[in-house]
Amino acid sequence: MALEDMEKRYRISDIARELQLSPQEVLLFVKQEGGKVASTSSMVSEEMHNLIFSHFSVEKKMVDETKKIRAEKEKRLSRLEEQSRKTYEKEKQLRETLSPQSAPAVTTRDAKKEDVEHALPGDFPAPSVIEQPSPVADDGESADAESQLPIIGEDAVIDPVKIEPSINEHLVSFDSPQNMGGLTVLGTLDMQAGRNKKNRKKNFKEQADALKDEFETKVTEEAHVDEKGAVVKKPLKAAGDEKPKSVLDESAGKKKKGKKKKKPEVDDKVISANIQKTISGMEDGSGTGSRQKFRKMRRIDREREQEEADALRESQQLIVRVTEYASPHELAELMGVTAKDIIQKCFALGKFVTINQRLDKESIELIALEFGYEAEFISEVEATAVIAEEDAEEDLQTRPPVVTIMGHVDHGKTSLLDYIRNSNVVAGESGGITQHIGAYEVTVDGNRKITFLDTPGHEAFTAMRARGAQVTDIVILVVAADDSVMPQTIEAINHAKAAGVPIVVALNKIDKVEANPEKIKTQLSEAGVLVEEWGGEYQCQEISAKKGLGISELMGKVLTEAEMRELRGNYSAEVPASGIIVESELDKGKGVISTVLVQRGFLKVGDPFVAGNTLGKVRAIMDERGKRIPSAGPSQPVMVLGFEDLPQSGDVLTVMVTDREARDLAQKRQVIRREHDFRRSTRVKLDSIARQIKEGLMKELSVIIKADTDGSIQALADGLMKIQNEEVKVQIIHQGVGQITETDVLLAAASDAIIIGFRVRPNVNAKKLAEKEDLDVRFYSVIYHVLEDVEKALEGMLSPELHEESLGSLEIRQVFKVPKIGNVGGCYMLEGKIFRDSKVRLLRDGVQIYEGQLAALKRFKDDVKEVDAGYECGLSLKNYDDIKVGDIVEAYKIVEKKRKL
Ligand SMILES: Nc1nc2c(ncn2[C@@H]2O[C@H](COP(=O)(O)OP(=O)(O)OP(=O)(O)O)[C@@H](O)[C@H]2O)c(=O)[nH]1
Repeated sequence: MALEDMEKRYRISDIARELQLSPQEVLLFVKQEGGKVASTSSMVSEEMHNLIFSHFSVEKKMVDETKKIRAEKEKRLSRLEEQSRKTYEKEKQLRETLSPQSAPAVTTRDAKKEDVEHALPGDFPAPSVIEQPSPVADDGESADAESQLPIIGEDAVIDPVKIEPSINEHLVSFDSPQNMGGLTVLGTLDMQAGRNKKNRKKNFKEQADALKDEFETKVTEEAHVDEKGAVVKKPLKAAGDEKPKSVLDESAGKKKKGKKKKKPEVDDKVISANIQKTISGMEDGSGTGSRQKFRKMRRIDREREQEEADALRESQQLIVRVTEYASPHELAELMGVTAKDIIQKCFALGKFVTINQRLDKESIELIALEFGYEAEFISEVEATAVIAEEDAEEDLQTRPPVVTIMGHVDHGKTSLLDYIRNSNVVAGESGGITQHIGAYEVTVDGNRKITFLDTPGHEAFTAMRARGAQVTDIVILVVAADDSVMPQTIEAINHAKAAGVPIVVALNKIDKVEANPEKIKTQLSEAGVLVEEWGGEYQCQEISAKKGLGISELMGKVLTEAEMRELRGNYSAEVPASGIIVESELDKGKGVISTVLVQRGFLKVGDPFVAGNTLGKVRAIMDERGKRIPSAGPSQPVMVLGFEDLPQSGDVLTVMVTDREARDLAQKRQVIRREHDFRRSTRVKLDSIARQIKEGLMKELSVIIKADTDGSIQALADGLMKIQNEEVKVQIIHQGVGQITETDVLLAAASDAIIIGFRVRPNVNAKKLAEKEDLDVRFYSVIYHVLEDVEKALEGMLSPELHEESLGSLEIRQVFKVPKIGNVGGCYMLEGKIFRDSKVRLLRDGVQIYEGQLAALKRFKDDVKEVDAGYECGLSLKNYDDIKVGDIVEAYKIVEKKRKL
């Protein structure tokens, strides 16, 4: 038979590997499908192969997904590496250009070794020789060079006091004083000790002498300039001209008396003084005297440092970016280990998992830690993020700043926004903005633009940030000058600072007689916001949002801040546009309308896009005045029509090349989302909190108490507050009288709390919601039992949970008095079923008034074993007679629920 005629066969174990499943699982499936196979090494036909793949299609999808995430991660890492390399090179270039006269003073360790080893004692090279070592990158020994600590002029953090003692211990070379000032590399410290101390001292002495010689030479040169008028090289002007000079003169003065080289003496004071002067010179801002420039430099420095630190952390691969509920095999792929390793670790941690079982968030964190990684959870959107090409330098242009207004309640945020929106001063045209739009652009000084996010308060700002969208460039902090710095003012400061967004302070209500701006400035300085007039870095403007005073000046300050930030956007018409969803709403006629803040490129009518989990095609773009426009560029807020579904604030809108691509990506995100929703069960449960406490995942048990009376609440709250141990305390986040409502359930869901119902029950909607949210709602009728359960739970001693399973409920619609028997209820079965031996509780307005068993259950005159929903029946309760029309009887049974791990 020809080879190609033979049917293609597949080994079960190979298929299992491809699907990242256990071979046994696949074998079982094949057997179920009637395949005649003996073991996992058996072969199956193509048809069976396809059957397996279609049966395990979800697993296949996940495998593909993980591979893709991994590929993207690798891409990202290499980009980061490239980025940090570029930053390093840029910094080096900057250093070189900023100190043109300076000798390339960073020496490689080898170069230095040579200096030390080959230079004869007492024959230390003259200053020109010191200037010889070549720059780091040029000698191709950057790795070696990195192990040194170059003292870089721009790193103004070097503490001369700290440097001085180290001078005695480490090999030091100094540049000539001509290099002082500006961003200059002064020398290197060889941290690799191990050299003979004497030698080092000697070498150091020699270098110090040479340095002193240079001082003298320089001073002599200067003297020559004075006397002969000859043109000689002067030291750079920066570096606090005056002071270093006097030091130099002083040292020169002393030195002139003796011969330089013969009896070299180390004057450590001179050296440290020079280092100090140099550094203070650097801090003086390269002599330009412009505080703004200096602030900008400092900010840029800080940003760069942060970026580098982030890049380094990432490039060291200490962070594993993973979606919640990843399976062992996905996690294994991301960390470059085998799924077996992960499963073994899980066993060691007391968790029994299979290769495709979804792990919970806490387990992922623990396992990652075991492998030396920090788990960073990403959403399905991030996992499938569209990685944009880097912006080409020529496409970048200055863009308008995006501003958010924050401040305490009633301090005038809305008034300021309203004034800006309506005023001709800034809007530049009459009429102002009447349309409601989550963001709008205003024109200041005729041609300069500012985009305002119309979401006053830090909640919206933080909510967006929580979704990874950092859109705000500048925060205007409104503080009422007739009031004080308030808790929300502090919160706003903290939120802005946490996001690294600069603040411009607006002291509002200055028109009021009680206004006391100075008091506010003092309070602000105590809160870490020192205004410019007081020598701080925060710009401040007194305004009256009501009367329109100082608003133009405030806008001017915002623009200055923006200038300092050098905000740029990609204005290329070629790049696929992207933006952030600021807010969305569903309009009956138009469908979904979203306010989009374009961030990159131009969003055009007709563009297909994805936005979070949804997609669409731009049908129309409108500006803040409701005027249709064909396209919108960076920092431009527009209303966009054409979404298939409602996107969320903070979602990124990305233009795709084709509709098909957009649909594929959105579908992919939806699949992951569904998977997550399906697996989501991270709710705090009383019977599993001991484990969470042990793992350090819980520090506080949040509780909501609903009870029948105030007295019970008080008793419960007092008792619960006393139950706490060193690791965890009980926090009652809400308490109230009456039945458990949907609001209680929502609060519990939002704050990961458990609900304790004391002689009360949830209403129907609350019950459904609690089930949907998988919340732990517990019902008690004895206070002691509540306290006992919580106490035991905290200690991890909670016995197997006796779980209550609701069977059904009925309503009492009539009450009959039957002689000798008592009151009998004529009832209607609302839902579920009731059984003769069911446990029951009687509820009046949601509050439990009886708990026990049925005395009788009848249909017409006959005793019955059960009654279904929709039927009428009669019942009486054991040892309880006080039933009323409208009461609800709930039937339930107690089942033992296995405790979770
Ligand atoms: N006299 C005076 N009153 C002002 C000024 N700015 C705002 N107000 C008044 O202060 C009150 C609160 O102003 P809002 O703009 O609503 O304050 P807000 O910070 O937006 O308040 P919330 O939206 O509740 O957080 C209103 O009665 C305004 O009229 C001002 O410059 N001068």
